[in-house]
Amino acid sequence: MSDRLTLLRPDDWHIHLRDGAVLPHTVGDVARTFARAIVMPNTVPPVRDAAEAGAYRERILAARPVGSRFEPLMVLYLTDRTSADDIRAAKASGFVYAAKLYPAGATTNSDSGVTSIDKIFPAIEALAETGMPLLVHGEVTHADVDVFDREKRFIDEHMRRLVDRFPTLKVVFEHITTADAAQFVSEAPANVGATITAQHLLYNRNHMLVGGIRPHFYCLPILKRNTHQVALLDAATSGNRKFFLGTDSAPHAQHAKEAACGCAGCYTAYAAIEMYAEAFEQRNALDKLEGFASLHGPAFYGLPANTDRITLVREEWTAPSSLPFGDNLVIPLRAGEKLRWRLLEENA
Ligand SMILES: NC(=O)N[C@@H](CC(=O)O)C(=O)O
Ligand SMILES: [Zn+2]
Ligand SMILES: [Zn+2]
Repeated sequence: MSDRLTLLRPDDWHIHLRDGAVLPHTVGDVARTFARAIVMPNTVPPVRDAAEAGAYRERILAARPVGSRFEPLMVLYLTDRTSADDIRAAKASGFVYAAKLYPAGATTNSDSGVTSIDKIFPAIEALAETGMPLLVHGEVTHADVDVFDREKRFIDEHMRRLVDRFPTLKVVFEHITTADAAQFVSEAPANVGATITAQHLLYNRNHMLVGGIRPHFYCLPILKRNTHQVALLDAATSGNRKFFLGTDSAPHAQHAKEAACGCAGCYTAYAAIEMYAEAFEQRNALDKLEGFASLHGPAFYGLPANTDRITLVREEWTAPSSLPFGDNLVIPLRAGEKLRWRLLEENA
């Protein structure tokens, strides 16, 4: 097997860059590898309309490393008050590419998310009309539903109904974590896709909980049991165009993760493609990585694939034990551990 892997430059279809003083760090990390990224809008305050998306986009562009052509693809945060006109104005802006449905209370900064999907049917209708995808954090939030069952319950209670009700709507089931979600997406029409993170391909809940509780493995939807990890690996390496790369790289300051009530989110942007390569290699499926990382996402969004390339070499290196994050530090996933693949910094 070759020790070199050249791919069309990938894009990240789900990332959290946050805002303010951390932007040079988060943007620098993503721009090293990825040409474009779908930028999640769950900032504080959230990105609710085209004007807010435009201002956030300018802050991201200003934080790019010198010479970088990284392109942030902006997303609207849906609230109970988002109107069809808000969606049309976002589309007309030219820089908003999708809208995100956070069930209120489901995850980090989702307090002003949607309390009932039926309330935003006009906005969803406008998404279908404009061809912009609806991105979904697919977990129910009822206190009585076990945290490990929340994704499956969302499929049964909402996802099926949503896909049936809006047959032309593009829907991305974000960061899927279960065999149930992989199967649902596989069987759904072609306008339904899914992103898969590196951590859900590489790990299961044992990695988070055996031998001690490891807060840097904690993200939402939470890591599931090994059988689900296997199903996600099957989906990602299947060559099926519905599945594509979305890191869900979601940094939180060290003190916010290593706490009595730690935040959800894994920071992977600094070495994401390297981690995906490791997962695909374990499956002898490196030949499927380019489709997953560089082709299926643009095709789903109706955008051209990138034309330049990146090269990975199989060469062990040690991940940093921490990274700068504004005035704080972020502890990345794999901190201090060996990674098997390294990105060649100059283009192939
Ligand atoms: N995935 C996470 O665990 N956290 C994300 C939110 C999200 O994507 O649900 C974050 O913004 O921190
Ligand atoms: Zn989410
Ligand atoms: Zn996310």
